[in-house]
Amino acid sequence: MPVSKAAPSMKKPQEASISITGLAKRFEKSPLYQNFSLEIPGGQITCIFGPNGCGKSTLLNMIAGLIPLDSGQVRFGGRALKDIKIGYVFQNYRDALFPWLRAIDNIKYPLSSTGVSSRQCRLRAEELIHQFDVGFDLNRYPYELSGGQQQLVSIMRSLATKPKILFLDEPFSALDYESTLSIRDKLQDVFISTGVTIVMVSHDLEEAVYLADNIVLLTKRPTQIAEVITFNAGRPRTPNILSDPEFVRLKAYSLDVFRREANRS
Ligand SMILES: Nc1ncnc2c1ncn2[C@@H]1O[C@H](COP(=O)(O)OP(=O)(O)OP(=O)(O)O)[C@@H](O)[C@H]1O
Repeated sequence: MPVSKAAPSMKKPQEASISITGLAKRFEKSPLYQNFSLEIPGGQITCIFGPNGCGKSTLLNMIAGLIPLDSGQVRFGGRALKDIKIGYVFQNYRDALFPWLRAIDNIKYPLSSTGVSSRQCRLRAEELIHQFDVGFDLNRYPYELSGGQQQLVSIMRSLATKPKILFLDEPFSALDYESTLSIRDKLQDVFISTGVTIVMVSHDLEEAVYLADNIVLLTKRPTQIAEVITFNAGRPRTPNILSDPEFVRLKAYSLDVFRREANRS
C-alpha cells in the first residue's frame, strides 16, 4: 500500500513549518514522550490521531508553548515560538470565550488587548465576518449563542491576528453534526484562502482524513509515531470525497494502524 511513513521532506525550513526534535515529557514518574521527533510541513493541514490518553493534546500544547517540554526542541521554520504568530482553538469553547464580552469583542480581543486601534479592530472583524459568512448577531454574549456559534466565534478570534499557524484541539468534539460540517468547511475555506498552517487534534478518523494533508498516527505511551499518512486530494474537499476510493482506502488503512496500536500491550 503506497502510504508514506514520513512527513513530506522539505528542501529548506519553510515558513510556518514545525520541526520537533528529541522531545521528552513525563508526568510524575511515567514517560509520555521520549526522544520524539516530527516534521510538520508549513501551509498544510496536519491532523494528530491516536489512542486515548497517548498525549495528543499534550503534544499540541507543547508545540504551542502552553506546556513546557522536559527536553527537546520545537522550531518554526528555523525560528523560535516567540518569533511566529500563532492562534489556538480550545476544545471547550464554553471556557475559552470571555463571558463578559460580546461575541464581536471576543473576536477583536487579541487585537484590542495589544493596542491596535479600534478602527483596525473593526476592519479585521469585518473581514472575518465576511470570510466566515456569519449569519447571527455578534452583539450577543457567548451564553446567548449556540455551541456551534460559540466555537465559530472562538475560531474567528484565533484568526484575528492573522496567525501563520493555527492549533485546534478537537474543535468539533462538543458540537452537533450540522455545526461540525458547517464549521469544518468554513475552516477549510480559510485554509484555502490564507494558506495558514493548521495542526489539529482529532478523535474522528473520517474528519481527520477529510481535512488533512497529513495524518499523524500515534502509538500508545511512551508515544511514538506509528505512521504519517499523506492524502493529496485537491481542495475544496466536499462530502463527495467520502466515497472516493482513495479516501476510503486511506481511512481503512488508518483505522488498521490505529487498531494495531490501540491493541498493542
Ligand atoms: N497535568 C498533568 N498531570 C499529570 N498527568 C497528565 C497531565 N496532563 C496529562 N497527563 C497525562 O498524560 C496523558 C496524555 O494526556 P493527553 O490529554 O495529552 O492525551 P490525549 O491523547 O489528548 O487524550 P484523549 O484521547 O483522552 O483526548 C494522560 O493519560 C494523563 O495521564
